[in-house]
Amino acid sequence: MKRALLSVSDKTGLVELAQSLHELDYQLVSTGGTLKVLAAANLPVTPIDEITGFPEMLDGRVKTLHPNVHGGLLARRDLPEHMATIKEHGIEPIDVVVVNLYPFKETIAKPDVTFAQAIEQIDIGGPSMLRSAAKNHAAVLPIVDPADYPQAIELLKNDGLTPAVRRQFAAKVFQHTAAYDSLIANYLTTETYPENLTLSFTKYDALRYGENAHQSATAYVSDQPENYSILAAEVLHGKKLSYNNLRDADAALRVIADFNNKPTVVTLKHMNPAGIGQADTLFEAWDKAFKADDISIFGGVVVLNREVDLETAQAMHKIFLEIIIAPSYTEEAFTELAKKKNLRLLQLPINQPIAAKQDVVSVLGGILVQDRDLVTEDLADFKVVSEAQPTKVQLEALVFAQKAVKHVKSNAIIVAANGQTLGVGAGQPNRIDSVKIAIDHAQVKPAFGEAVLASDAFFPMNDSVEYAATHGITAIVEPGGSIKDQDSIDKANELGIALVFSNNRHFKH
Ligand SMILES: NC(=O)c1ncn([C@@H]2O[C@H](COP(=O)(O)O)[C@@H](O)[C@H]2O)c1NC=O
Repeated sequence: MKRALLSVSDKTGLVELAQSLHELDYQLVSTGGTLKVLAAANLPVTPIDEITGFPEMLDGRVKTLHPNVHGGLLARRDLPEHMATIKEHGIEPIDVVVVNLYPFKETIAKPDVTFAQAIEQIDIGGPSMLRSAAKNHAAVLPIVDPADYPQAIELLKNDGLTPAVRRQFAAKVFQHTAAYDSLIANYLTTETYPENLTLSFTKYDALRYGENAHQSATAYVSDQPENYSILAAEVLHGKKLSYNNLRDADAALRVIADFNNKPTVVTLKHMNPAGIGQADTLFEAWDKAFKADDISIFGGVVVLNREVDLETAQAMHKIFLEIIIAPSYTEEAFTELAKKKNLRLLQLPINQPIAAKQDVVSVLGGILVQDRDLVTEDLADFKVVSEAQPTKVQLEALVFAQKAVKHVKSNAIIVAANGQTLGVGAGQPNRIDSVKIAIDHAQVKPAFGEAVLASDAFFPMNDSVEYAATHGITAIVEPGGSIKDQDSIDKANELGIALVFSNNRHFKH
């Protein structure tokens, strides 16, 4: 008689599966909790103790770890010596293994979990059986996911288990146990950069395509998920997010996280903020962000850190946007925005800190891992290095510009005034070009008279200070640290503008 061993933590679909196996003439063998469920459904089931000749022991730490189980799983059916050996020892082959594991991921996600509780949720017997069955997948079918039960039964019924199909089931087992072990390793380790970096992710969504239509792509969510993440946002309305949408929306979330002290709106295109507005009301903040660059925002992402009201929704409705992200929407605001079929409306609590974890980027043949840039400067970090002292208003604008410039691709320059970005110079290989672009865009804005400028990194020469001072900028903040800092300070003094050092560089590539 063929035998199926069932030992599952997640009992979803278990009875239906076992019923089908029973109808297909499999002898059912089970461990304690699984057996109880099957017996309650009046299915004939053999306790694992009868196979091993041992009781389940050590609080369930040892139940199935026995040669009578693993011999039955690992014996090669095509090798007469293997079959003779198991026969000699009274071991019966096992043909199907249905196992899912102790819920380690769910356990460590609980805020009050103790270390001891987590350790007890490390499954040993389950992965061992799965691995044995998957190694011997030529003869044994391992089933690890309740979602696969119907397909497995169909295949068993219709003789559909070709070598390729069996291999797929085996691959799934090793993906599953590898991810499971990776979580355990990450839970236990205190190292940020261990010798072997094992990260595990679960498919979030198959994307229509990648950055371009000829590139395929899929999004994965970390098995140690973060609350403040675009992948945690609720999609209330609109079509699926694309690869570029996800990246832009992620960038937008990172920007607004630095502006939570007041109602703020960030508009974003191609990973750079197009406009940032801060004010006493959300509508005013939107108005500032929109007017910061009312051209680039078309087809962009908007993130707001307060509930969206009708007035703001009506203003946003007038233009073509791809995505809006907000902590909530009033009913009227949602109705207004949802009139557009394709516009994505996402909901996510915005006033949350970014987790102090590492970001990963890929290079050909590897990845680079680094701490996130969670440093934001405030007035206390600033050192005035020029003779001219910035006014209180200028200092506030410098802090705002400094926070914004951190999120712009290097070489990055922001021109800003009164809680509004006026010009963004992004991603130029030459810093002075970014200065020129930012000022050029800013000059046409009404608030330009009070404009200040921030740079993500030091000025290697005094040309940027000279250009800024002679084109209407009233104060500058930059990290300092160049061997030619004094040239920039001298130029600021010569031209009578305030220069402040922030001491932190914010390259963003
Ligand atoms: N210790 C063992 O020999 C062992 N064998 C199977 N398990 C796990 O026990 C669970 C099922 O237990 P139960 O049938 O008692 O509800 C499954 O998640 C299975 O992976 C084991 N538990 C932990 O390692």
